[in-house]
Amino acid sequence: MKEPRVCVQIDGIHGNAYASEALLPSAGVFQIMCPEGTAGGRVDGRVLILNPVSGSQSHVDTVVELGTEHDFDVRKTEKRGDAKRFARDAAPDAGLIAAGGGDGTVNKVVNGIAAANELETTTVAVVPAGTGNNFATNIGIQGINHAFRVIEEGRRRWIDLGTANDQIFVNSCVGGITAEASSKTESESKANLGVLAYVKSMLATMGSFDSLPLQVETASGSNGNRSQAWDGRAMFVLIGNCRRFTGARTAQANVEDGLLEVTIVEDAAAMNLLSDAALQRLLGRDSNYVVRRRAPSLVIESNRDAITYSLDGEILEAHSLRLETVPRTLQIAVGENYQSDPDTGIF
Ligand SMILES: Nc1ncnc2c1ncn2[C@@H]1O[C@H](COP(=O)(O)OP(=O)(O)OP(=O)(O)O)[C@@H](O)[C@H]1O
Repeated sequence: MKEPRVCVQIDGIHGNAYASEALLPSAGVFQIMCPEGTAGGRVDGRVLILNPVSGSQSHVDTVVELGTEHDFDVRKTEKRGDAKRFARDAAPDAGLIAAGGGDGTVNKVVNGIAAANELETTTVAVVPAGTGNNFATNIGIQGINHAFRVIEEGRRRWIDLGTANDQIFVNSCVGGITAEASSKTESESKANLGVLAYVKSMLATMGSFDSLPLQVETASGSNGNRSQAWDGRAMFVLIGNCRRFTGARTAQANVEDGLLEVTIVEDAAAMNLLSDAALQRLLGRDSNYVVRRRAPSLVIESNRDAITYSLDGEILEAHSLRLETVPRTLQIAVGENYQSDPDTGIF
């Protein structure tokens, strides 16, 4: 719950402010304006930040209607950048902020709350209205109607966040898949193949892929893993916070263990990767081309040009990338089937 707030009038200007001693000496006329019973102002305000252009865009009316019914102040984004700004501005007053959109919208909302320094006091809910909705699936949210049931009745869990240089990611960070491939990937393919859809569209666009000369150093962790270095040419490097990279479209990782799932796909230029089956084998357990690690932090250095990374679908260019987990930092509404450890079935 947010700190108690009071509404004040200072020399005729009305507004909300924390009651602080620093404010009082310069306050001039100081008058409590709160009506009875609302001494906390919008202590537990609900804001829904809705991306109207995510996914098939057919969700807008339903989300606005349900959001309003469930007492959300619904704010539709109008351009890129709005989701983060809206979340940053709303976080000081809102106890619950819902992100209506895909993984990219969740990313922006969480980055906005972090920019306002309000992660500790703001719960996040996800109303899945994107294309892949991979993060929503991983936390047990099955659709728009289900999301609102979870908001009212569901459990809250504190989950880890990932950081890549100074930016937060919630679900995953993928390197080596270019911005061009991201924008050319069709929604249908993305919904069926997940991250492999980007691989496919990139191979189709370029015919081949110039692999990345990389050094990856993973730190030792509380899981007993030692610090390890990898040096070579990679097709992709995939870092999951809430996501594991397998041949399956979605695979939830433990997002409460303070560890990142690192998957390096080694240069496999000789393979014919254009069929879906070949792509799925590429990330399968028996693949010869995959190096897997689990670590609380890692550093990826390019031995050549800057690399294009996708943080939950949002693009970041970096020559050197430091990734870390911030354990149990975000409180999130999860579905009834969500299990923190998908391998042991622990709830
Ligand atoms: N009104 C808007 N106009 C244009 N772009 C927007 C608008 N609102 C948000 N965006 C952009 O949309 C992107 C987020 O899309 P999002 O990831 O939510 O959907 P998606 O790609 O369909 O779903 P998923 O990531 O689950 O596959 C962000 O880059 C954000 O800046």
